[in-house]
Amino acid sequence: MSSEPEQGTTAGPDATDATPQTESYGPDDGILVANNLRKEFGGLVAVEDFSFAVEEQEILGFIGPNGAGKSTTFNCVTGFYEPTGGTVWYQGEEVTGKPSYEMVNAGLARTFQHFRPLHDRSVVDNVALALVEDSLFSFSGLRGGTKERAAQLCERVGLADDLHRLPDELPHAGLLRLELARALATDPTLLLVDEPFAGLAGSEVERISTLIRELREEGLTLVVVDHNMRGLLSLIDRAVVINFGSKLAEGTPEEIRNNEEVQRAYLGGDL
Ligand SMILES: Nc1ncnc2c1ncn2[C@@H]1O[C@H](COP(=O)(O)OP(=O)(O)OP(=O)(O)O)[C@@H](O)[C@H]1O
Repeated sequence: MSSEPEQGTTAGPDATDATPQTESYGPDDGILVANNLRKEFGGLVAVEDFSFAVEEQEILGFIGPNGAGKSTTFNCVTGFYEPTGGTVWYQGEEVTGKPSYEMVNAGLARTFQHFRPLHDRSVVDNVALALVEDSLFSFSGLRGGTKERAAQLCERVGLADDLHRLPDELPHAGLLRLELARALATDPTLLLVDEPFAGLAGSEVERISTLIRELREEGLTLVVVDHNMRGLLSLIDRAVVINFGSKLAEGTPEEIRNNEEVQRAYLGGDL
């Protein structure tokens, strides 16, 4: 918590009450902090007065039903959208509205729900191109060291046997692993993972969860976004639940599971 809260009652990131009051966060409350975030699209308020903090080396679940505002929030903190209001801090520095390439350089990487590999390049080349600073000028001249590092990253995510396959030859879980390797190639401190479990079989959910846990053990902080709680609550340390663009609840998986407001928001859904 900041020593001088900006407004309202303070609950702060340490609060375990699963039904938060109005909160105010400051730059030192976590590795990534958003305070009173707001995003409007024309007349539509997609995110309103939304505050949260990500603690170093935790796996935070970012949960909410379809249309709740998860992607919009995600896009506001990774520099894809400029917030209409509020403040974002990363590693203590204010980064509100900074473009995505600056956020990547600062150590904040993300995966995309819809994979976007280069379809005519091999798995290892896709990762190598994410390693080099300006891929456009490096297409024809990948150097040995780059390839070697790319191969290591492929191995790290479980693609050691797929280095020379084309992305389209990979199963869905393989494409997710490739997406993770491309994000890791930017050497992040914090990785936001967008809907990793969508389209995965139960056994794959477990294997990807293991990989995410291992990445955390190696020092990474992770935020995992999903509307579906299947698999997620057993992976994460803590969750923030968003609904109608505002925070609905925050707490441990157990607190989230037992929270009546969350249950209502997911009525008929998959809690
Ligand atoms: N670029 C945009 N222009 C206009 N409205 C948008 C835009 N992006 C999102 N919205 C609206 O903002 C609200 C929040 O959408 P958002 O995509 O952030 O939700 P979400 O929680 O990520 O949903 P999902 O789980 O379906 O991906 C929705 O009402 C959506 O229609």
